[in-house]
Amino acid sequence: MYSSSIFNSNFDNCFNQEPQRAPVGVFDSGVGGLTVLGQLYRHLPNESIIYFADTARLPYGIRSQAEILQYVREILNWMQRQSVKMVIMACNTSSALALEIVRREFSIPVLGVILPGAKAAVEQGKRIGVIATPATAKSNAYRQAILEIDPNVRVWQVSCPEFVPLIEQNRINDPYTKEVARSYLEPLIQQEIDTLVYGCTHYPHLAPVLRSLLPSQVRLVDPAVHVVAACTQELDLLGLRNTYPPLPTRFAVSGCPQQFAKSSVQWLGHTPTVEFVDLTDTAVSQF
Ligand SMILES: N[C@H](CCC(=O)O)C(=O)O
Repeated sequence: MYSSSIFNSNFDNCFNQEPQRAPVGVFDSGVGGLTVLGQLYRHLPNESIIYFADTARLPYGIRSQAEILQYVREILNWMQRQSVKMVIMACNTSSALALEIVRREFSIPVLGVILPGAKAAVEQGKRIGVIATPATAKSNAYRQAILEIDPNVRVWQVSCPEFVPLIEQNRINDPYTKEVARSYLEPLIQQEIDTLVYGCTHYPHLAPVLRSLLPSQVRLVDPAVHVVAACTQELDLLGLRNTYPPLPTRFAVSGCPQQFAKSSVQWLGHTPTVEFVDLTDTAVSQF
């Protein structure tokens, strides 16, 4: 527990009179961040939320650091224009490759998923497996964060390039997805891991498949749960927790709004209204 925030809340926006009413911004490349959104609905039901999915440039996990950094800067600039009070990077790839850099560039508090996930993993186990996108695995961000907290644990990371496209295509129950999952988990099961971290926010959508392949004693760590706990703590420390009824969640994408509405309905339980946003422009249109 921190007793004071790592952020300062002195940024200007149109909610200056009542800054707690400003929305929380959440972003991902696609439907992965909906796992974080679900936790926000559960634990911070009064917060208004703007969810942005960079679907035009998905998947992030095969991109370079320079590309991710450019995308994240564009998203944060847009979020700032929407007057958000805090941003959750509901994306491990962005958190691994861009978080530290953009935190120095933007005055809005920005939270990433890796540190909360690493802390939770170390509390749970000693033999920790991490499944992640190629870019997150290559960055070693989880390994470093975990070993910094406890140098005595063992960490194995597996890059899972096929998962995000399969999830975005809604092929969760496809037998092919289970075979791919089996091949990714096999080396971790051989190492007798006791804990598995979802190192990509898309992967909790595969929970039933992964659970069916893992030995029952392996604990699953979902960083979405823990980043929302960190968000709650930061909002409280900054005096920014909303106590008024929230506005309906705004969904925005850089790709096709209809496509996102269709693929997110199963996770949201309703068909959302989705805006198209051109990040290189300030124009916003709604369908
Ligand atoms: N869900 C994101 C991005 C995945 C992707 O677009 O490759 C992550 O946690 O890394």
